[in-house]
Amino acid sequence: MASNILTRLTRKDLFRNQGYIDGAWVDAASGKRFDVYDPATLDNITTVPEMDAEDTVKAIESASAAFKTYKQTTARQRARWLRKWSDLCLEHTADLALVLCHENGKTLAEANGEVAYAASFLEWFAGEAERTYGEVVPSSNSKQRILTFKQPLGVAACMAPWNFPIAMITRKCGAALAAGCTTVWKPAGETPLSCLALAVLAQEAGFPKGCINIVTTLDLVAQVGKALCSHKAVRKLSFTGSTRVGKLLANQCSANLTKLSLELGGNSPFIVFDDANLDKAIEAFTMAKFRNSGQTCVTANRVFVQSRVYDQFAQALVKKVKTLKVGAGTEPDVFIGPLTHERAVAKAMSHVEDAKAQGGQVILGGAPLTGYNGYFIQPTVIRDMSTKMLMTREETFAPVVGLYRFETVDEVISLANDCDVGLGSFICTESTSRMWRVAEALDVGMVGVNVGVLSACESPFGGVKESGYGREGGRHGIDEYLIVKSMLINVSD
Ligand SMILES: NC(=O)c1ccc[n+]([C@@H]2O[C@H](COP(=O)([O-])OP(=O)(O)OC[C@H]3O[C@@H](n4cnc5c(N)ncnc54)[C@H](O)[C@@H]3O)[C@@H](O)[C@H]2O)c1
Ligand SMILES: O=CCCC(=O)O
Repeated sequence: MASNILTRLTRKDLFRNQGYIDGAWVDAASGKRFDVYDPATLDNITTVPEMDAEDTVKAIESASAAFKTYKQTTARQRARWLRKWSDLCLEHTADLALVLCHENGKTLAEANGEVAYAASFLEWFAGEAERTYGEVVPSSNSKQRILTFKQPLGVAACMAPWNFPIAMITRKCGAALAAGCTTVWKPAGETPLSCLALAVLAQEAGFPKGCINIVTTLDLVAQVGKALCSHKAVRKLSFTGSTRVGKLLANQCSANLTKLSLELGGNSPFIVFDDANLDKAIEAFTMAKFRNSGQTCVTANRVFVQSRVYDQFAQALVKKVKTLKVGAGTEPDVFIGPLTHERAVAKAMSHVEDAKAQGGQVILGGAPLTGYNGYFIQPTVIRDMSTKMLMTREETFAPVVGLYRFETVDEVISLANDCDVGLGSFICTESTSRMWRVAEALDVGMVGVNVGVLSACESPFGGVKESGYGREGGRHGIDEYLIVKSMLINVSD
């Protein structure tokens, strides 16, 4: 399979199957390796090193040594490296997208989009690098002056999920490197290859040795995670993934009080009011639900439709979903690819079975997709959902839609907020006052209004409650990697 991808890459050197430590491509000290699969075919793409705590410490030590000089570089220089890296990513979009498509399963169109999205964070933080201003603070003591300035925290660990393997890395390390931090990346075991390709381009952009290190692991992820959390040189850890793992990492980081950003699970409400433009709502919903086969942290999970338009929305949705082609991401016109791993299929099917058992009516799909080796399920629409069902509490993370009916604005606000997590949310309405009222009342970090995608490098991304804390992207993203130092100056003579 590797040769299949290799023959199609313009830049063959972007295909790497070793870790990257201290500017060198390396194997695990133990010599162990693990398989990377294509979720559409279950073909083995290649093997990569199964790194452990010992390898992780080497990566941290490299980043720590590099920090001594990298923190002295000017913001202008760091911005130039980031801009060049962004340009290189865009120049090699086709190659990066092909690797992404095969390891994650997303369609080529979406993979192209992810490369542009990933590059946008590098460009954005190139700009932000030069805007980490301090301030002069009016002092209450006439004999003193006070000012603040910002400095990089130190080594930053960037732990990315498998659903957006490179965009989540650049959202973290773009900010870290712009701030003057050096980094250790831990890609998800399912999707290490696009991250490794990204590092080739970072090297080419000119980042000094040790600024970027990559530890690949699958079965030893707990060991690697613990090493990153417990090493005193790591002063910042940023993780995107499940709430379960986020809580574990927060516990592990408490020993050194390592600063954390956690972008964890969501359970986004998608609310369709009866004054909404239904055509626009269906278009927005199609993106909010089916982008990346339903595997985004902000995917629409609980779909609340106001009673008067409930049946009309359900019918229009089924009609629309029937037009969405399912298949391998490399096939033309495919809109929905496979799920990225086997446990995702099991979880989605358990949600469907639970809804059926409790009175939900499956009006489209409802089963795994036959005729494929990979992890495919039929796009599914279920109506007459009730709040007792599993899908109400848990993120399904698959192309499965559950439609809930509501009557009033107060009722839907209370339903939407009855949830342990609060990341994304979507509302469809033509009323400006309703938009403000609901947006302000929702317990979430992000609200989309008549749109299906919340992602933009310039917009802060993050959640509340058990969706985690910290903001990525936007003008706040770089602050997560900086300390504010204050200086009080005696001016008495
Ligand atoms: N916020 C997101 O973007 C996002 C991404 C992936 C998964 N999820 C959520 O998580 C659910 C389950 O997905 P999963 O089965 O991959 O989740 P998981 O909890 O097994 O793993 C999530 C991530 O954490 C890493 N990880 C696992 N154990 C770790 C440890 N001990 N230390 C450090 N890192 C560790 C894994 O490599 C993976 O990248 C999904 O259905 C979805 O709800 C959310
Ligand atoms: O799934 C997590 C991130 C999704 C996004 O940034 O659009």
